[in-house]
Formats: sequence, structure tokens, C-alpha cells
Amino acid sequence: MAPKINGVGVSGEDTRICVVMVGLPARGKSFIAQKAQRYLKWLSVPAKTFNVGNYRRHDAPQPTAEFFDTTNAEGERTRRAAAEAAVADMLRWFKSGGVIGILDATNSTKERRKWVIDRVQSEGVDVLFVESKCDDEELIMANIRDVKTTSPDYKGQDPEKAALDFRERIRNYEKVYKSINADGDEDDLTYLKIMNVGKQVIINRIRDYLQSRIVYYLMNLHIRPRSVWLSRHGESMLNLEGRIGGDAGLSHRGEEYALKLPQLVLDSVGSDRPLTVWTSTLKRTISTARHLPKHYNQLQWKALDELDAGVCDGLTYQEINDIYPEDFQARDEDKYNYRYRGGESYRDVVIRLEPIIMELERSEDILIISHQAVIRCIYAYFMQKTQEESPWVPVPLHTLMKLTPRAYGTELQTYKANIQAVSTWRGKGSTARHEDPVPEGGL
Ligand SMILES: O=P(O)(O)OC[C@H]1O[C@@](CO)(OP(=O)(O)O)[C@@H](O)[C@@H]1O
Repeated sequence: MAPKINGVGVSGEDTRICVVMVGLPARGKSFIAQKAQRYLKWLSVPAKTFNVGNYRRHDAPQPTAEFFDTTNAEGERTRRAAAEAAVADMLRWFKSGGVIGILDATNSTKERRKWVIDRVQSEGVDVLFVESKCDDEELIMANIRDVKTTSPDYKGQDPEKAALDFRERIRNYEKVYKSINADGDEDDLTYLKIMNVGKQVIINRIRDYLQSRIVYYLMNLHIRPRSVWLSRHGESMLNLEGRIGGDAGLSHRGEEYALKLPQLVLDSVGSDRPLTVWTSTLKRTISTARHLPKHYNQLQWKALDELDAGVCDGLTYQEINDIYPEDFQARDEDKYNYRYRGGESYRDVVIRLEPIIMELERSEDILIISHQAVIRCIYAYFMQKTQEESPWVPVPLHTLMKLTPRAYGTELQTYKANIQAVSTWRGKGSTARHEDPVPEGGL
């Protein structure tokens, strides 16, 4: 079946792309590869990263810098074998239905790039090179700090010695590194060159829809420190009744949350640095945001409105089960894909949230005040939740969540307002108005 992105089949029955990372060590290649994989999987595009370093570690678990000297024949052989094993695995994975394979390695010479093209294209897979070039010392240093503390190559070693060795390794790569098309003879390659993580980009010969989607996403990434805060609206009058959807105002306790939110945010931000606030267009989120400081910019997004329950809007789960028992059961069986009659599925919500994610990636500090289903979808993007898990993640009312992107994942902190609220979480099969207790996990 043709893969689908944003609900549209991508061009051709068998679009398969090998995204080949290029660049010196400590240039954020793995960060970019991981993010691209996460984004694509969130959009239901089968994507997988093949990290050549992981293959190399089988034979050379903790090599010193001289292993990476190109005059070291043994090192060269081992590295070549690791690249071959990674690409062979990737090609097998493509045969089993993979769509975007990401080859995470330095691929820093023209010869290596030529080899990858020959190997991969002969199997009918297109190649998109993504080079991360960086001469910003601060960024490089941050990456070196990260590597020396997190890389299995230096596990158990003195961090300072590790940093020195890693710098030496980089120098060995620098001796042979050629930026893509630096000599003008790689002009026929399809590539995206990102300088200093987004300050400048060069795009060459991007061919199809899916390639341009990947490129557009990567162009919007930045690595300046920032966080994203998520909160549901305060408890609503319909939440009290256990009714879904609608456009009700806040309950008394919901109003209390709205009043407490500015302090909760301030405690979490740790300074009066302003945030940009995004709400949905529904009353309950706008009311929740209304006591936030005036110097916070506020924006309403239709895309942040709650999952549309169609004919079930305003009903309790018990009423849905009574009137549409087959629908109730179908939703429990496949909650991600179930679309309410005349309404939406979680999959539909992810599709309409895609521009929000893109905008989030471009932005600095943002506070989003939205709804249970929408927050689950955004949370799934940052925390890599599967489609089976995400529609069931508990997202309690009156709780602020802070997500901070880090090199290899997202850090989560939660802040409880300590204002009571009903539970709107519902377990499989249940028709309870307010199910309690709510399982651990999520917020
Ligand atoms: O997908 P489920 O678990 O039904 O949760 C979504 C539901 O959560 C609710 C509350 O029950 O969201 P919210 O109060 O955040 O607007 C409903 O409006 C919505 O239909």
C-alpha cells in the first residue's frame, strides 16, 4: 500500500528514501536523524535510523582517536564493514515495508557518498543527503560535552580524557572531510545542507513530495534552548457532567485553576521571561488563559480545538454506548483510527496538528492550553508514544506539563495546581462518568 502522509498518498506506489547524514562528529547529526524519525513516525510514515556507530561498536567498542585515522588500515576495514552491515540491514528493512531509512554516520568523503548511492540506488531507493555543517564553537563544545558524558564509546572513562580523545577523533575526520559539492562535482546529488543548525540552508535537486516534506521539517529545526508547556483548560461544566465535546465555560474549580495558572507558569519558567500562549478557539481554553500576564502574546488556533466527536458531541460515554453500541466498541478496539460519525479520529487530529508541530519547532518558549485528545497527540510527538498508547495517555485537569527537548529525547516535568477536578480519563470498556483511579503515566 502506498504510504500516506497528511492523509495523502505519497507520490508513486513505492517511494523509498535513504536519508544519508553527512558531517563531522559533534555536528548534531544524530539529533537531526532522531528528530526526523520521530516526526515521520508520528505522521505514520515507516521510518528507521541506522546508526553506523552502533554497528562499529560490535568490533571496536571503545576505540581511541587513532582508530579513525584514515592511514590506519585495520580501522578503515572495520569502519567500512560497519557501514556495509548498516546499509545491508536498511535494504532488508526497505523490503519489509520501510519507507524512510536514515543512515546516521559521517559519510564525510565523496568516495563514501558515491558508494552509498551505488549500493542503495541499485535497489530502487532514492538518496537524500542531509549535511550538518557547523563552525559555531559553542555548539560544537555543547555536542562534545554531550558525547563525553553519554556516548558508549567513552563509558566509564575520565570525562576530560574522553573530551581530548574525541577532539583528536574530529581532527582525523577533518583531514579527509569534504562538504557536499565543495568541488562542484556533486551537483547531481539531492541534498540539504544545514549550516549552524538552521542559520543558513542550501537545497539541491529535491525531487518529490515526501523529500520536500522532510526538507521543510529539517529547515525549521533549531537547537536554541527552549521549552513547551502544555495544559488542559480548567475543569469545564461539561467535564462535571461527564459529557464530551461542546463549548462550555469553566466550573468554579476550573476558574480557580485559571486564577492559579499564572503563578504555576511563573514557578515553572523560573523568571518573568514572557511566553507566547496558544489556545484553541473554544471558550474553556480562552477563559483559562485570561489571567496570564498581559505581556504574554496570545494566539487562538482552530487546529487546537478538541477532537470533534460528531454526532456524539455533548453525550456521556454511557449515552454513546446506549445509542451507538457498535461505535462505542469499535472505538475501544482501535481508538487511534476510529472516526466519530460526522467527526474526527485521533489520526485526523494528528494531521491537523502537523502545522502546529512545524510552528512549534520554529518557535522559542510556547505555552499551549488545549484539550485532552489534542494534548495527547502533541505529547505523543515529543515523548514518542505509539498510536496504540497515545489515545489512552492520562492527561489530568489542573496540571501543567513542561517539555524540554534535549539531544536524545524530551525531558518532562509536571506541576500540579492542587485544585481538585473530576477525572475525564476512561479505561477500555468503561462507561463511567468519572473513572477513578487513573493509571500512572502521562502527565
Ligand atoms: O478520546 P477520549 O478519551 O474520549 O478523550 C477526548 C475527550 O476528552 C474531553 C473530556 O471528556 O476533552 P476536554 O474536556 O479536554 O475538552 C472531551 O471533550 C473529548 O471528547
